[in-house]
Amino acid sequence: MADVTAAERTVLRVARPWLGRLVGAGLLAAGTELAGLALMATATWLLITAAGQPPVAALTVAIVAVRTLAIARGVLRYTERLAGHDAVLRIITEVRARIFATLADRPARATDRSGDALSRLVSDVDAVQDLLLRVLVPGAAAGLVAVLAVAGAAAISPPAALPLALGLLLAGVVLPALASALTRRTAARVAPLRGALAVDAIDLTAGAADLAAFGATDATLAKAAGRAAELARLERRLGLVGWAVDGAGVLLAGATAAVVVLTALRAGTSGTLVGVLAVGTIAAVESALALVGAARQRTQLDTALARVAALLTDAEPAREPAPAAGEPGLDHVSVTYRAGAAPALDGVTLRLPPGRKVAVVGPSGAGKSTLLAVLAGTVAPDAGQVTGAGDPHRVGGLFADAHVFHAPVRDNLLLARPDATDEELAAAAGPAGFLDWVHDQPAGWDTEVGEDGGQLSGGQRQRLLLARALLLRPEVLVLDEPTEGLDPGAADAVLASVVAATPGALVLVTHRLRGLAEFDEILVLDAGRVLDRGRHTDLVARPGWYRDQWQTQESDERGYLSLGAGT
Ligand SMILES: Nc1ncnc2c1ncn2[C@@H]1O[C@H](COP(=O)(O)OP(=O)(O)OP(=O)(O)O)[C@@H](O)[C@H]1O
Repeated sequence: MADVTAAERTVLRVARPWLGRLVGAGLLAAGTELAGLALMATATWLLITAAGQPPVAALTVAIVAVRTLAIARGVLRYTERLAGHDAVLRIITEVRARIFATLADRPARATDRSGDALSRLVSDVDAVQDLLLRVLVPGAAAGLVAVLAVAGAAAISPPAALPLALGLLLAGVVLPALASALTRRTAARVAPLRGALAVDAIDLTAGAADLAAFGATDATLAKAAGRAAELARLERRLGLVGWAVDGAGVLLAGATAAVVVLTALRAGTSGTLVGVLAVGTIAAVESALALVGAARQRTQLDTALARVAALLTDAEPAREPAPAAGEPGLDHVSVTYRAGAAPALDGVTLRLPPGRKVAVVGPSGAGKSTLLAVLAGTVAPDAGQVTGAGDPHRVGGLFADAHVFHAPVRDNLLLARPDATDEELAAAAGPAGFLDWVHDQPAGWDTEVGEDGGQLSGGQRQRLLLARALLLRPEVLVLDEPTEGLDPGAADAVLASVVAATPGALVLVTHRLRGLAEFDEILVLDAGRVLDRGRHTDLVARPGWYRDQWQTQESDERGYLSLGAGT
């Protein structure tokens, strides 16, 4: 068969996760054909031998073989259909989802008339099913059966294998190529014509009243009828070529069998085995002729597949660049906490060059804390690469379960940088909004904070933890909800000063979407996947979780402020 086309390659790329199942179906199909071939050959041997009336015992093995092969053929055919359809239905589900995503996302184009789009979703996607089930699987099976049939013939009569190989070559390669050459041009016109006819049907029904009002009904109907007639003419032509090629196939099977029989007889092969060869040859050539059907089908699929592929190419998500060598970050990282559970992170890529400010947002349970844990090295990924993890001076900061020690403020802070001077402590506590409180305490830096900061208010405790994270000054500062527990005004001020005081990269996990306008990138996570990513202005401009959440938070905040103003 001809080379794989670009459209077929695109479809096969989508099908890749299920290729194992397809190969299984191909092997089962080959098994079915072989069982059929062996059944014919054994039954022939049995009939010819039985005609000589030998003792029944001499036939027992063949009788059992015939029964077994007959049953095996049915079972194999059934499992092949099951396996093939199982794989293909999974693949076309993915194809449909991707096409739907493309059609739903992109601005409507003039060519995206709804009838045409519908036709694509239905009949063009069926082309993917046909490519896999009627071309790929039987094609591969027929190739395998042909090779084994020639080997079998060679075992019975070596000289007879040559004409059989030649017949199979004609049936499986030459005839299919001829069939597709004869039908390609006609087939290419069929799919667009069907699309146009679907659009006509929509226009004629949805626009019936307007067509009548402008007196255009007859002309539009005539145009549609013209297209329908043209479609019928093309399909008739395809049918005629099909019948001619099928006839040639039958002739070829007979001719090959005749040459094989003559060759075997001339080589002195026994009469019984010559009979086996004759019937086996016909069965093998017929099985190779499946490739004619496959090739014809393939040419009919060309146009439809190209249209599907165009939408699939659109749908392929832009590949996020992986972090540069040595640069901290994630490269297609996935994490699953428990076997069988949905992944908490699913193929997340994140680059963190110096100075980059990234926010991670998303609904509860989306995987935000897991992302930070992987970056910090406390959770190992199941797949993908993490750089910089495990060294708090490369990636460190404030994590969800941070602890405050029963010790003075100073000791709690020095945990991050044991040799820090009081000036450095102040430089970290300032942006965290903690410095004023320290200065107000009689014991200053030596103020005791109690067990897990029990003598601090929730807000002060949070500011202490944030100051400790800032003192660390890692290459990538990670902050999990650093302003949790602060009132909205304080939260905004603290976030702004923290961002200003962070020269390196920053990864901020937050529920609050205010103050992210300056961030280089915002990752919207949901169920472990990056749902969307971009700057604040991009994300609020397009429909989605981020915009909805932003609008809700803004109106809540306005309510909060007006309540405050009223009191
Ligand atoms: N240690 C763990 N063991 C098992 N499952 C976990 C663990 N940590 C998190 N998960 C699960 O992983 C998923 C992601 O959780 P994660 O805490 O990363 O989400 P999140 O976006 O930070 O949520 P939130 O905003 O509520 O803090 C959730 O389904 C959660 O139940």
